[in-house]
Amino acid sequence: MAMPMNQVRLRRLRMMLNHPFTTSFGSLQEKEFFITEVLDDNGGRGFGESVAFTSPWYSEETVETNHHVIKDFLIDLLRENTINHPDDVTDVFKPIKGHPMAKSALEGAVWDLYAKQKDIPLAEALGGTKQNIEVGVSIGIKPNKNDLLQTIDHHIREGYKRIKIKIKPGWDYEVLKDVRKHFPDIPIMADANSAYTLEDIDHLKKLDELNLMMIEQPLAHDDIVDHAQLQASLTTPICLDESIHSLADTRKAVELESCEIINIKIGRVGGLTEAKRIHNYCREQGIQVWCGGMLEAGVGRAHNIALTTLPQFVLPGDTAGSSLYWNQDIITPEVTVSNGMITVPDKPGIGYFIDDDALESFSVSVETFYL
Ligand SMILES: O=C(O)CCC(=O)C1=CC=C[C@@H](O)[C@@H]1C(=O)O
Ligand SMILES: [Mg+2]
Repeated sequence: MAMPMNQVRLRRLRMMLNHPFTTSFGSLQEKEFFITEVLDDNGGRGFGESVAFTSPWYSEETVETNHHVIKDFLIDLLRENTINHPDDVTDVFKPIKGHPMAKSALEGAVWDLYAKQKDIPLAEALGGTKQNIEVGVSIGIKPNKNDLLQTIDHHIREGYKRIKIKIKPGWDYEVLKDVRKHFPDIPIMADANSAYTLEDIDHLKKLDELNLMMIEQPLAHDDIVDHAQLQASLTTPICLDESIHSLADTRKAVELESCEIINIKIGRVGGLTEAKRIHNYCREQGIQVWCGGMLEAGVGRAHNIALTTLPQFVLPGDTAGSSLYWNQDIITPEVTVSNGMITVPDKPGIGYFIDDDALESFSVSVETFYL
């Protein structure tokens, strides 16, 4: 039976981060994104969140391309096709090449609406089983080592299950060595956001002495082949982030042995359905996965939590508490982390209420489209 849906609302939000977040490609202090809303005749509202940034420094997509693709193509496809189940959305969007973050923003809202129409949590609709999920924290590049050490200490005391440290040439081995000296036993990983090439192989090999859980995306954002060569030279597991946009990419990376671990980001892979497929394939292949983050507000955070309830998410993800990034979130209650764990909400859909006043106060524009 076709899922009842009659309207899409596209709301552009602007929110200030608590503190600047710095990676090998730059610094971010303000986030602009879309909250998508798919509505039905019975007052049902499903919510999704777009994760592209204003500049194409993480991937090709931006807030503007998300807007263009959602408004000019994806909503039409939703209108012209019958959706019986949220899994159908991925196929319906197939004629549009690329733009996974735009697709995911709308697909996520359909999933939330579906779960609410069925009166079940989104986690359950996805086939998730966990009632609590383990999470870590991602620390941006800091102005100095002392700052980094203090930040790590703070998050360890808060109970986060692992610490991810952003690295780049000049802020890598020496810094991580110092961190390891101060924290001999904590789970640490490094994320390079594509800052290296195969010419750095000898330098990267030095990281093997530091007992890191993994190195995330050391080489180019669109590479799978060179990572295989690097992985063969390292004992530290490589985790791919930027390079993985689909199940097909995942299969190639696993077959080439380009990595031992996959970071699944819902937006980067085009939505929850593709994320689930990647998860299932990795489960069959014995590849560990974890759920990455894109500095999401509450709706995106809630989607990440639901996905992480699937069984192969065996490593702590990047879904920190709302307060790490936001003074005020757009959901109630906000996401909280206790001893490195998030309790999965048991209410229907994403399981958190939307704070409509907060949504309104951060809104830059709202557009309505009829299906
Ligand atoms: O949302 C989070 O807490 C994770 C933050 C994070 O590490 C990242 C966010 C956005 C882009 C990247 O720099 C990055 C990542 O590569 O995982
Ligand atoms: Mg990353």
